[in-house]
Amino acid sequence: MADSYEIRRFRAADKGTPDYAHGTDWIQAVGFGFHDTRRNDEFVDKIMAMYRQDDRELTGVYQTAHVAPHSLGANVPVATFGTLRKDMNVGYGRQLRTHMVTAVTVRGTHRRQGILRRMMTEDLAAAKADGLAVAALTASEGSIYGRFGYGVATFERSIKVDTGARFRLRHAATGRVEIADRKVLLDLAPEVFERVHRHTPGSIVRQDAYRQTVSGVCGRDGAEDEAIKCALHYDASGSVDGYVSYKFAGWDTKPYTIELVDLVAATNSAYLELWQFLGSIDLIERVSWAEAPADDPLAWALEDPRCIESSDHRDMLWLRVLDTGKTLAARRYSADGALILGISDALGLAGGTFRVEVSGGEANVTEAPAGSEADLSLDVADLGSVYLGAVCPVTLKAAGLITEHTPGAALKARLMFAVERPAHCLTHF
Ligand SMILES: CC(=O)SCCNC(=O)CCNC(=O)[C@H](O)C(C)(C)COP(=O)(O)OP(=O)(O)OC[C@H]1O[C@@H](n2cnc3c(N)ncnc32)[C@H](O)[C@@H]1OP(=O)(O)O
Repeated sequence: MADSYEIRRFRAADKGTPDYAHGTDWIQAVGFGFHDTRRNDEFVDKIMAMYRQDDRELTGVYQTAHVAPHSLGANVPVATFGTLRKDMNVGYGRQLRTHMVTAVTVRGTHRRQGILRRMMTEDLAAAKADGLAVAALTASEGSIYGRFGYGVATFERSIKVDTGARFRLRHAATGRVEIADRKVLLDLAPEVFERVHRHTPGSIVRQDAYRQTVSGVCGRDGAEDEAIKCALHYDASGSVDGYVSYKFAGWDTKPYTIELVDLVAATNSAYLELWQFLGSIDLIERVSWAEAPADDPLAWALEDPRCIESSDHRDMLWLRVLDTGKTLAARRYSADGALILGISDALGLAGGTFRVEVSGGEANVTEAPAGSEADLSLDVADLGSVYLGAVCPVTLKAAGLITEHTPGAALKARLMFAVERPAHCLTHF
């Protein structure tokens, strides 16, 4: 990256403080980078308040030398990079503090000069120095982040569900569903999500924006989103244990469709009963969901699984291991045994040879003595991929990414890294 740029880091700040103006310019630059309409002041205030809730760190890259006359001023960053830290469920309810990377943009007129590379490498090193074991992101394109050691760890897909006559679920309801005012989700959504988070490997605690969006309090343009509707699921004792936030796609969309904004259910019954409700809405023939789990009990509970038309099966959460020993030790494992993993890392953060010895599901992780032969050799990106049990080491071996030195070691790793239920991340950031 040329000397004509300077990197500045600051926190989302209160209105009236000097960093507030920096933050405002930064937010507008992010919007520009993602081709959004320019945000009005009121919306920027809301975004900043949410950023403060998350205690985000904002990184901006600024021009220090010549700024072309009439172009955006030196106060507007040419590149942005945001981070926040929340817990990730790494299986069996274990939590690992995770460095979440978001809002990565480089202005088109300054691209391909190494600005992203510098922001990313400095940020990952700083997160490691702070004691964080793992970083995560959700990617706009699949080809950007592997070079920095990120690997795909969970997946999602888009579904369209035919809720016409053939929609029938093999499930006897144990609770009930009621319509509610969308705004109740401002408080209820985080409570229900917390329960889901505790039992879902791959789940990351949500940023403040989620409750605002799913309740329609802050829509995509910053205004109240009056189109949002909400239904709650109550368990047999009358407690709310699930919700769905959704919109009607309008009378011009045929078949008549409901689009899910968010569906969060803390029990298996709540999940299926929310689907029973969605399948029962009069005049509606289709429910579409752009963020459905890849491994979905709905498909198995339906009498006719072909009610689901699935498309765009895609990467969701990407993990970047920063400290291999800490990351491996944070997990509980599904099978006992010992494995020696040889990890390579082009950025020099997490490489080495590690011995994982699991007994009763608990791991003892040590650096292997010099000269030890690894059972498996893999890149740090592939370690990120297999970590939550959603990517099979045997498949990565077949793809030529993992090298197996001890016959059967990839299958052994698959059994050891398996988690108690399908890994799924419900948090986009
Ligand atoms: C976590 C998130 O926020 S995801 C959102 C990512 N942001 C976007 O998609 C917004 C639009 N795109 C952009 O703003 C920019 O093009 C960025 C951020 C993707 C890349 O920024 P740049 O400063 O141009 O990247 P930089 O010059 O540092 O390139 C670093 C490396 O990535 C590669 N690269 C950069 N962008 C891409 C891309 N879109 N696809 C494939 N490779 C890419 C470069 O070739 C380079 O490779 P090398 O170091 O091996 O030679």
